[in-house]
Amino acid sequence: MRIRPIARGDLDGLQALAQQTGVGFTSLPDNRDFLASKIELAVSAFEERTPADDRLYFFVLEDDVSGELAGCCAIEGQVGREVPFYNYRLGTLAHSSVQLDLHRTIDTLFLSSDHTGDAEVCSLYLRPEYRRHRNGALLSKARWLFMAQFRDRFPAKVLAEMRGVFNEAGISPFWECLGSHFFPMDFNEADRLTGLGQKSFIGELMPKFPIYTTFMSEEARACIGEVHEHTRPALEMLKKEGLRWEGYIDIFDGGPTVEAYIDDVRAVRDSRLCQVEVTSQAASSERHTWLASTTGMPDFRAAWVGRGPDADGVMVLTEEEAQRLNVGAGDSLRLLET
Ligand SMILES: NC(=[NH2+])NCCC[C@H](N)C(=O)O
Repeated sequence: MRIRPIARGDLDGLQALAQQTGVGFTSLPDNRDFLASKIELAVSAFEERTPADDRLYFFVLEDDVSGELAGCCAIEGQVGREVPFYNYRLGTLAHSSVQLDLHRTIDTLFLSSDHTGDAEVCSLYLRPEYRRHRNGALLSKARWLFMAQFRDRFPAKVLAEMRGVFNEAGISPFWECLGSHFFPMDFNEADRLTGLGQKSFIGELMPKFPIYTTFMSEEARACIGEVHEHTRPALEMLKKEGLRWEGYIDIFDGGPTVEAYIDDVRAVRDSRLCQVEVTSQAASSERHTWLASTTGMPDFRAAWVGRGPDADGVMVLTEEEAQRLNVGAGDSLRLLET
């Protein structure tokens, strides 16, 4: 399996992924024209033809033997430049009366666009039949190697929005309690519109004043900063890289937004460049602990490799691995032990 930039020929494969993702997966609506324009945007970003505020680096995970697409992931260069990017910030208001000797704090939600200009890791999806052999980790971590390699293309901070809690009926209690009072549509429709980039309605219809969470239902309050159970492994992986929840949540489902300074992300800090050598017999470990990525942008590749660099700091690859990564002897690779 390997990661590569999405290409024009991937439209059918991408649409097949979009049809599988299901509810609450905002950024991949099953809309062929939209997906085609997403691919165009990504192709131009990888060819470095796009201004900094509109770069979408969209990757696919492919089976390098069958060519089948197993999943995707993306990095948004800067959010909120064209249309505002909204979150709620969970704040605390102290209510206190000296006369009555009463002191209490109340949680509040403030509409914010504090993340304007930050990068976002997003759109991670892996087809169920490929959820093995650390393919999910490959999708998630390859993005850090890309950011480390092209660090100057990215701002100081990165965030990730995690899918929030939905009950057995597929309903978001947070949405029912809050968003549904302001938007004359159901969650899926609102989510679909934002996924298509049609989000000016958020600014127009969203409540402008702080919200006291004491007025919300118990069930809705319990969703604040909590993830969908299927999203927990993805969240754990981001936390291990150093991303933290700083109190920002999704305005629709209450799911957490986690964030970090890019230079502090463990994989960005720890990855190293090595020279490549190719041999027909290299000892491989079946455990996927070393991740390798190439150093070019339009032809970027990332994959697990069977070992780390040798004592001289040289990365010895098997012919199969070299082919997968499209590198040869003397090329450089960025390596990360995970
Ligand atoms: N789950 C959602 N669709 N939430 C609405 C989009 C929120 C996102 N932060 C934005 O402003 O683009």
